[in-house]
Amino acid sequence: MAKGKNKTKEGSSTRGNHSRGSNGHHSKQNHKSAEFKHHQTHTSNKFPAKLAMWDFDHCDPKRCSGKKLERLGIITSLRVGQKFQGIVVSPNGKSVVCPDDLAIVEEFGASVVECSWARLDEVPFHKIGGKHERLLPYLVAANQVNYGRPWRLNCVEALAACFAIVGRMDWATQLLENFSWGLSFLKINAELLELYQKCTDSESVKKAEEAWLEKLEQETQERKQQSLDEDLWMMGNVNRMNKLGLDDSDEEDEDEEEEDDNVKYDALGNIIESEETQEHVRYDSLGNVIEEEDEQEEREVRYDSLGNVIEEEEEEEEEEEEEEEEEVRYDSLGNIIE
Ligand SMILES: C[S@@+](CC[C@H](N)C(=O)[O-])C[C@H]1O[C@@H](n2cnc3c(N)ncnc32)[C@H](O)[C@@H]1O
Repeated sequence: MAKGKNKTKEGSSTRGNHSRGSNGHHSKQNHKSAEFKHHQTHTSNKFPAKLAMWDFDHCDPKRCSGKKLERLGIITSLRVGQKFQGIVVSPNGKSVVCPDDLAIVEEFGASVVECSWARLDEVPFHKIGGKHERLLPYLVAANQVNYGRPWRLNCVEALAACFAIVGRMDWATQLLENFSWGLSFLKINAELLELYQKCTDSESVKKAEEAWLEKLEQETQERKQQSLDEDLWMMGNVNRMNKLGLDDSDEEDEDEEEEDDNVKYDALGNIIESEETQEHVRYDSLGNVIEEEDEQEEREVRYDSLGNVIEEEEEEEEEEEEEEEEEVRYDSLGNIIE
């Protein structure tokens, strides 16, 4: 697509009175009152960087951060078929946003795809995007819909993350200030963003992300081990109490233990309160839940009647011993045949 054509459409789509959403239909936003349009026209240059989005009208307009930016007049709507010259923060990206992207961001701005995470397969990615499509590295959402969930940022968080990583914290802050919860996104991801800002190209950001995830995994394992140790200690006590006939409320304890296992942590290792908490939840780079393979193994830990872990190896040895015993043979007088 010719550059000029892109430029004209990008420049006019939210400012004109007949703009359409990416799906080609008039969006609900375009039917707002004349007063709103007046407001939009006079605030469209308020943000120092160029912001754009393809809006597929999948989301509830009241909860949608892209639509809010549009209402504020600081983001431009693009149509399917239009490409964007700046950084396109998109699930279709192949490399991640990095500090080396600064020049592109400053000159051409950043864009996002306003759609539902659940309906990504309906987005015609081949008809949108641009030369500089990027994923975001591991960051945790602070918005009310996906709070605490890694990778699944909403549009304003994605744009702010892009600005923060390339070193434009001023733009990231300015953008997020439009949302009551906005600045908490920078707070909960502060340490990570600083790490990414120290990188150069996409690969170095990827390495920083991997190192962070390894650290996180290690901490999770340590917590698991610690809670296992505590559980064992508790079970020991329960058994002793049982012997003395003091307590037999095992069922209640089990329920409580199960609830404790559901704890999730944010990028800083803080406990996240969430309805969706699952045991040992892990995500791939698009925020999809990865099924645990080792769950089975964990469940196979067995305890003897005193609550001590039965080691698998010991069991095997015992089995071998049994086999040896079986192999002993006797003659007709009952003497062992050597
Ligand atoms: C799927 S939409 C959801 C928008 C949401 N309804 C809202 O209120 O903003 C979020 C968009 O932000 C960008 N985004 C968020 N997280 C991302 C990530 N980890 N990698 C790449 N792009 C991301 C993409 O453009 C994505 O399509």
